[in-house]
Amino acid sequence: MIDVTDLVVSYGTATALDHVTLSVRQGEMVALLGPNGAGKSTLANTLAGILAPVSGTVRIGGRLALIPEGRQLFPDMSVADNLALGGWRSGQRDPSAVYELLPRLAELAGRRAGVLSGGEQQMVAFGRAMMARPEALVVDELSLGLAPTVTADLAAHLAELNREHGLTVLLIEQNARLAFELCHRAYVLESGRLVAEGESAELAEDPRVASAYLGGAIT
Ligand SMILES: Nc1ncnc2c1ncn2[C@@H]1O[C@H](COP(=O)(O)OP(=O)(O)OP(=O)(O)O)[C@@H](O)[C@H]1O
Repeated sequence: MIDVTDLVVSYGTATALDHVTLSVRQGEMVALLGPNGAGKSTLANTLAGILAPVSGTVRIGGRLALIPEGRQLFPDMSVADNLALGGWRSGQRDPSAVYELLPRLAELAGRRAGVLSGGEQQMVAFGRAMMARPEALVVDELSLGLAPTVTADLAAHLAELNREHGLTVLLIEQNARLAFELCHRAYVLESGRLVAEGESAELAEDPRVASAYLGGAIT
């Protein structure tokens, strides 16, 4: 569903992604880990077509939606209007499927997005992405700034969409524990290069990954 080959993306003369190759098969949920500045958002934005590659190829096999880092809602618009923007390209105007998935959004529909809590805003960003009826979803830092219980709730929704509806997910995370719990497979990006990839269970036992992302070995 997502196929990235030898991808190079730069900001002016600064290379943010340096020959990155990765793939996510249809129905898979795969994690991308990496520290600040590794190039994770650059990859997300390139997959979403916001940034153009210098070289390499990006192939997307279906409709792709992005939950961008920091949510990127329109704070002065209502929740309902933010959701409607998500359906703009697909022509989807009816939010009822999204309200069914995330019932709290129906209660918040008339509220201004800017006054919501971080968790509620992330839920709106989630719902807005789902308005595009995506076959693939790129989630740029689901857990950023959220309480663990809120993150767990959103993660459960994501896992359900993957399991029940076959939604393909690329989960970009700094929280490796969450990523390994949710995803069968993961990639590790550092300074624009992939430095590790494999099954989550194996990566969690890799001493370099464990010390950099898990604060020591998983027991
Ligand atoms: N608009 C921009 N102009 C110039 N350089 C940029 C721009 N956006 C990102 N960069 C640089 O590109 C590199 C990768 O940034 P990116 O935001 O993709 O990293 P990230 O892994 O998402 O980091 P974080 O976890 O902190 O969000 C960094 O060195 C960053 O400073």
